[in-house]
This record gives sequence, structure tokens and C-alpha cells, in this order.
Amino acid sequence: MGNQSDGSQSTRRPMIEAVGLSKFYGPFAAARDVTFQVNEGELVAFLGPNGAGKSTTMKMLTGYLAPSEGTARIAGHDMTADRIAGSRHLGYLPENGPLYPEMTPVAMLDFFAEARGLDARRKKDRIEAVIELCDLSTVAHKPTAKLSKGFKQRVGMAQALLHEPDVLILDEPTAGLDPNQIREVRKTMRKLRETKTILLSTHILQEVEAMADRVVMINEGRKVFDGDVSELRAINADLDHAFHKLTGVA
Ligand SMILES: Nc1ncnc2c1ncn2[C@@H]1O[C@H](COP(=O)(O)OP(=O)(O)OP(=O)(O)O)[C@@H](O)[C@H]1O
Repeated sequence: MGNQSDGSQSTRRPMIEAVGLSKFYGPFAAARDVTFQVNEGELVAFLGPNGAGKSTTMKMLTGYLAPSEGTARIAGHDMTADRIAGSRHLGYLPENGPLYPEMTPVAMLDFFAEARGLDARRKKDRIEAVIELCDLSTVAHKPTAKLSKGFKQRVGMAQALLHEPDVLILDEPTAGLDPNQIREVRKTMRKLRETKTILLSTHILQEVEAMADRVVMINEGRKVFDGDVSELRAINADLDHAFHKLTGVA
């Protein structure tokens, strides 16, 4: 299924690296010593029950949140010391959809394109391209706050893809969507995985079976599994049961 089936995983370049990442809020550890990597061309599903620390880990990987301990690297760039260089490679879909709900999708994309230093020509081309790819033309000039959840999610995705990053970190891209919208997101994802390295958090185990090369699972801030889907199946043929066994949550 995955594009690592030729056994070349170890020779591929690591594009997303979590090295001993921890985040403490007072005495509470939202993430503790989390280490894993996503190699070039892989799509890795990031699983765990609510509150396990997925979003916290993703925010540290993207440089949005400073780790208490450890190192996050994107395409080899340390996201604390060298965030701008790493961010050129990275598209990030945060858990709560796009920022700046009062702006229209076009205005927001324009703003992000400016912030990322795209020149005028490339800005125009890329905004047009992501509006088409994410099917936003009918809502491009409406305030984002007034859009449906599915469209808001697409605006977030368009923002993440704007600068043609080769690495994507997507925090629950199908959360709260209806089945038709989920199909659309999966279709987009299948297209993206041909050219990009992707870390994707989700609660939908069918999504994992359908798309992931590998699974990283965390529970109570700690990594509890890192392997491919067949290894997860070796724990229990039913992925729901495997998830339950590793996390103690149904
Ligand atoms: N700023 C903060 N201050 C204190 N605790 C926090 C903070 N941010 C997150 N947490 C706690 O850290 C833990 C991990 O949260 P996180 O959002 O990373 O989980 P998650 O795995 O993404 O969950 P979900 O699947 O519900 O999105 C939770 O218990 C959360 O309440």
C-alpha cells in the first residue's frame, strides 16, 4: 500500500523529526520525550485519544510552540533556531481551522502570500492554484467566519499549500466534516501524498487503513507505538481493538 514497500524507508531523508520533545505546563506533561520521524514521501498517521498530546506535539514540530525539552526539525532545520528556513518547507493546518475569520479567503491568502515573501507574479499564480485545488471559487470573497465547517477547513488547507511546501502537518483535517466532505478531503490527500511528506492526526481509523504508510500513536503524552499498519494489526486484527489495547481508550 505505502510507498515504502520497497524497503527503502531507512535510506530516505527524514523531513519531520521529533527528538525527545516534551512540553510541561507546570508539573503536567502534555508531551513527554516524544521521538519519531517521518521520511521523505511517507504519510504517517498520528493517533491518540483526546488530550493525548497530538496537537501539542504538532505545534512544537511546526515551531508554533517552544518545546520544554527536545528538538523539532523540518527538512533538517531546527524549528527553534532556524524556524524561517524550516517554515519554507512546511504547510500547517492547525486544529481550529484558519486564523482571521473576519477576512475573506482571498484576502487571507493574499496576506499569507505577502508574509511568506512570494513575489507579485507567483502570489497571483499560487492563490489561483490553491483556490482551484481546494475548490474555493464560490466562496473566495465571502467572510471566512460565515462559511460552513467544510469550506473553513478548505481555506485552512489552501493556506497550508500556498507556498508549495514539500512537508505537511495536518491536525485533524476531517474533524467535524460530513461524509461527503470527508471524501473530498481524502481525494485531495491522495493527490498530495504523491509529492509531499505528510503527518496527519486523526481519530478515524478507516482513514489510517486507507492512507497511512505508518502509524505513530501517543497516550498521556508518551509515544506508545511506531510502526506500519500491519504491525498494528499484529497487536489486534481489528484496529479499534489495537487502539484500545495501546491507549486503554475505546
Ligand atoms: N496551554 C495549555 N495549558 C495547560 N494544559 C494544556 C495547554 N494546552 C494543552 N494542554 C493540555 O495538554 C494535554 C494535551 O492536549 P492536546 O491538545 O495536545 O491533545 P490532543 O491529543 O491534540 O487532543 P484532541 O484529540 O482532543 O485534539 C491536554 O490534557 C490539554 O488539556
